[in-house]
Amino acid sequence: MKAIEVKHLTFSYDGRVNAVDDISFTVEQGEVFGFLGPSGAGKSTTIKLLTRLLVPKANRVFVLGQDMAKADYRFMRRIGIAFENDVLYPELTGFENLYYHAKLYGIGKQEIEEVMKMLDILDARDKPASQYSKGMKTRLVLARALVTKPQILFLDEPTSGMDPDIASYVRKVLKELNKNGTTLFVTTHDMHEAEQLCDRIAFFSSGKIVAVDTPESYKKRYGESRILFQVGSDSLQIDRKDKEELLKLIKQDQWDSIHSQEATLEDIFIKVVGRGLKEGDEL
Ligand SMILES: Nc1ncnc2c1ncn2[C@@H]1O[C@H](COP(=O)(O)OP(=O)(O)OP(=O)(O)O)[C@@H](O)[C@H]1O
Repeated sequence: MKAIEVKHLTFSYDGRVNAVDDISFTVEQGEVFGFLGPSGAGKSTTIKLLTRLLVPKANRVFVLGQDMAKADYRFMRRIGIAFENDVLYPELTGFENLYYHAKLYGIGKQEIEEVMKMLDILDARDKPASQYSKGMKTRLVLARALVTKPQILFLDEPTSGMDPDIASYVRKVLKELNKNGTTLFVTTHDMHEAEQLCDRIAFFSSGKIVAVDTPESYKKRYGESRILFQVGSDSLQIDRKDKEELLKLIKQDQWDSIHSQEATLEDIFIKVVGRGLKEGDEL
């Protein structure tokens, strides 16, 4: 059974422009599958469609074999959803925010505390959510998604707004969960996040999947490595394959240092998709 199966999924908010435009893909159980794309590409809309927060016109989404159009609350326990700008009750403490969700599923205090500990927010257990920093709020939303011990986690920009140390801690937690069998579906506009977390990455732009592959395979297929010669404050980049030019420059012996430069996932995204990952990054 596939973890996720999507067939020709399309969605429009206004009936004119498709925010998600005829996408099809499958995610295997135990996989970390990422959607990498710029702001406005339709990543959040896709997650909402996968988790039935938005309902597509036709039944095109299957999660763990379940037709999502017919999923009831018992099934929803098997999936966890964490959105970037998810709603928390600001007046309630972190613990209470989790408690009201967990209670729906008969989950007790101990399990809530375990998940708060795992995400390093147990010390803030009794603070109102309004007093949490942005990174702590994101972890609280993640804790709420995890409290039912879901088989699949849907994560929209999971480390957005976190400082780098906390982001790397959260990625470690997510990897650990995945090692123990949880399938992850992640959206991000951060190529490092995609590369560090994902087994396969879909390049996503203007509502469409442009390519799907593993990070290694993208690099093998599209990455050109270059050699950088530094001469004082100037630098010169040469294609690694241009052996003749490389040898000539080395022999001229006028360089201060030589570095090899691998193509980044963002370089490859630009090459394949025709635009970058940041706003206004059109080619
Ligand atoms: N509730 C809504 N009503 C109308 N249009 C919307 C709504 N939500 C999103 N859109 C539009 O749908 C498109 C896709 O938006 P979406 O939020 O899915 O993109 P995204 O890739 O998640 O971007 P971001 O990373 O900025 O959240 C955008 O053009 C957006 O303006």
